[in-house]
Amino acid sequence: MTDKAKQAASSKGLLQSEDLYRYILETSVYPREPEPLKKIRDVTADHPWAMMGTAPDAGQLMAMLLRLVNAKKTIEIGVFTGYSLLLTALTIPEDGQITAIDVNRETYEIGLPIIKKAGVDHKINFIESEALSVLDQLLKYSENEGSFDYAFVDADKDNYCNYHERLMKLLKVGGIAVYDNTLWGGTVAVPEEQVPDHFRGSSRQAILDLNRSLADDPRVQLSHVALGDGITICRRIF
Ligand SMILES: C[S@@+](CC[C@H](N)C(=O)[O-])C[C@H]1O[C@@H](n2cnc3c(N)ncnc32)[C@H](O)[C@@H]1O
Repeated sequence: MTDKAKQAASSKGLLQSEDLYRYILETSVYPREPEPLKKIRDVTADHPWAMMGTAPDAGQLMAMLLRLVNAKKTIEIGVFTGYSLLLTALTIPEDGQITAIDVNRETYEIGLPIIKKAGVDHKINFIESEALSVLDQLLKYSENEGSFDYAFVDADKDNYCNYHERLMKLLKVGGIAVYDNTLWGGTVAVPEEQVPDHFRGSSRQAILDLNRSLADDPRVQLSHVALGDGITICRRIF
């Protein structure tokens, strides 16, 4: 792994100590990270938005969740260069299917050669589009309702609550939705006037709204985890 990739990964955590985060990565995450995922991190490291890639420690938990629910049919909202997408494709079975949605095909194509070399591109249906309209389109066909095992949401925060409503119909009971960035750099717990400028705005407010509404949602079992930039795991229970 290049120094830049290491630096991008090490600065993602919310732990108080960078050394502790590095310890977790170097002890438990990097030694077990599949080679193609390391490559995606490396080719992404020079990208100006490299920080958007899913944190590898969060990815490791997501791979476990995918296995725990035997996920076969999944949705990926927000692909970027494809770290979490490739992780999902490597984890689900040979005949698994991922509906992967992003408004930007160019960034998907940065990781695509690595995805192809890993031999898992046949599991991916990439759709270049706003995600909300794709979910609405899926819901027009009744066979899609309750048919997905897993969804990972890592795109425009303003729509997270809208995505959640659609996913509660698309996921089967027992299926899992994972939302990324739900601690918003730790600023969810900081008074508005003390929040650094680059963390302010509608995205932070949308995360605060989402966190409140998920906590109140009786349809899901919930776990809010301080990994990466914060991830929230919702298991649909009815
Ligand atoms: C944080 S990145 C995703 C990172 C990715 N999960 C990974 O592991 O590398 C967010 C992505 O969401 C996409 N995006 C933003 N708004 C979107 C929307 N309304 N619909 C679909 N994709 C969107 C962006 O183009 C960007 O690639």
